[in-house]
Amino acid sequence: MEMMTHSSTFLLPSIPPSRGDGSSQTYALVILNQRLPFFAPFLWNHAQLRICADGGANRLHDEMPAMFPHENPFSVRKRYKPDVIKGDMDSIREEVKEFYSNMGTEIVDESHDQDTTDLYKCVAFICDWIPDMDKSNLCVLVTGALGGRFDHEVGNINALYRFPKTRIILMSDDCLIYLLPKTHRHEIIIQSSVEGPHCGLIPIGAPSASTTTTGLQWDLTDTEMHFGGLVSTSNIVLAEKIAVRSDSDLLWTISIRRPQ
Ligand SMILES: Nc1ncnc2c1ncn2[C@@H]1O[C@H](COP(=O)(O)OP(=O)(O)OP(=O)(O)O)[C@@H](O)[C@H]1O
Ligand SMILES: Cc1ncc(C[n+]2csc(CCO)c2C)c(N)n1
Repeated sequence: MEMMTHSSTFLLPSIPPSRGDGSSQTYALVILNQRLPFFAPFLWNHAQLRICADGGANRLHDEMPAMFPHENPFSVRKRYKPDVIKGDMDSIREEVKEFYSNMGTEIVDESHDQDTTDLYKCVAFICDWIPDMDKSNLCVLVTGALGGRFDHEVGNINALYRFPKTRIILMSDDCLIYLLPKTHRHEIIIQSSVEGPHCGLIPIGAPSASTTTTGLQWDLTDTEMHFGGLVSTSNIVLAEKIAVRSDSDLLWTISIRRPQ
């Protein structure tokens, strides 16, 4: 079984070459309609494509200038101009749409589609945009995906399952989550300056008859997990590398550290 390596180097201001996962990732950033995390500028700098999902554009417009209080708000907005705004356009303010449209942002109105979420629409756009040969290196970073309305959170988690072959990382200010597909063994390299120690392994889509880990305070050894029985929450990372192998897709979650 092939190994998949994961590393949250996108949370760092720049990637230290010796700590990266050895592959060159292509990052795309999706900004959802919740408060921007404090590390949003780092994500922005790592990304090659930046998309706001509908009302996410209001957040970028309103909140990014506050992250650079000594700069002119207009200059900040010009520097952080999204490539695309996509969604059903019922939350973006008219003035914000006009502002970015005048600066050259592509506006994609999909108000006719009321069956898929704005995040789904954005990930579908990214998958179409990226050349096939680069798809294996694609990693979609999503801000504002957790916390807030539970129906939205579940819709956001469902996007991980709708695009099971695409690396998608859902983030809030406090934690990140992603899918560990059962088709691979997983090695998670912990960036301990910016993440941990709290973590979880959650069999959300289906029960797991057997999961084995190393590197956690409460490791699993050929352990069964299901809702109604054991799911691994409030676990702690002990090692710099965590290994996970399971017969089911699992959600990995880890806390994000606030700067001191
Ligand atoms: N409170 C929230 N919690 C989690 N995710 C959110 C929340 N609010 C928005 N989002 C995410 O941001 C995206 C864009 O937000 P926006 O408010 O534009 O969505 P919407 O489709 O208009 O929502 P609504 O269901 O209120 O009509 C949503 O599709 C969702 O993925
Ligand atoms: C069974 C079912 N439940 C809910 C919706 C509503 N819905 C799901 S995604 C979406 C777009 C949100 O931007 C909306 C309105 C639906 N269509 N079908």
